[in-house]
Amino acid sequence: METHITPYNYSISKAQREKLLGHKPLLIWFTGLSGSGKSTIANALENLLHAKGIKTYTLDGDVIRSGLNSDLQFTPEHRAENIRRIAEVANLMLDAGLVVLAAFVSPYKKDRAGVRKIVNEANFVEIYINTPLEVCEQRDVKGLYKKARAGIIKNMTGISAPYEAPENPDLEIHTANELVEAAAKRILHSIMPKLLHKHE
Ligand SMILES: Nc1ncnc2c1ncn2[C@@H]1O[C@H](COP(=O)(O)OS(=O)(=O)O)[C@@H](OP(=O)(O)O)[C@H]1O
Ligand SMILES: Nc1ncnc2c1ncn2[C@@H]1O[C@H](COP(=O)(O)OP(=O)(O)O)[C@@H](O)[C@H]1O
Repeated sequence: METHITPYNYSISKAQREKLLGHKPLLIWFTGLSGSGKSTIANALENLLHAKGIKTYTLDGDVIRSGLNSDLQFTPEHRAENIRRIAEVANLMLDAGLVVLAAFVSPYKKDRAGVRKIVNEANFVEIYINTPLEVCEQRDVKGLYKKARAGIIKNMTGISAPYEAPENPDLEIHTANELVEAAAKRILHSIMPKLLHKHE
């Protein structure tokens, strides 16, 4: 379909924005079950990055779902649209030069592959927060698992909807044996080279 859309050619380039900020942009994508530790670890990592003067922004499931994506539920189709919109928002933030942390259950491989495609492989790091369902359920931070077991919540990931684990994540965190701060430091260590310009 012909769209009649012709973007205006703005003169400040992505490279100029990067130079001004002093580091490269990156999307750090956290995937895992509800209660696995995505937000907790993303928060700890953002603190470490912030302390290094790196410009960050965190996109989090519950916030996005109560605003931008408040029209979406948890069916496979709606989750796909949720992740697609988030990837587009993240892509704009990358263009602005930020280091974006994204904490979403994102249970479907094809949706995560879609993110990688939208933002470009080179800007993307996938972190699998691998916490067994039993541990997440025991934590039950928001009481969702109890409601899912009682049938009050439908399509609950891990209970009545699938979670497709990444086969080849850039990093995997086992929160049952790794403390929050240690996990955040390990992620920081692995992403730092990606944030530096070649001459640094
Ligand atoms: N059915 C069902 N399944 C999974 N999660 C549920 C569900 N219903 C509500 N919630 C709450 O919504 C948060 C997950 O939203 P996401 O946008 O990350 O989900 S998804 O990526 O589209 O699958 C998730 O947040 P986190 O606990 O931070 O993961 C839950 O608080
Ligand atoms: N090593 C760990 N890493 C991350 N979270 C942990 C860890 N150990 C215990 N927790 C606890 O697990 C819960 C994870 O909740 P949260 O970060 O909201 O998960 P998610 O964002 O994946 O839903 C928090 O209460 C956190 O304190």
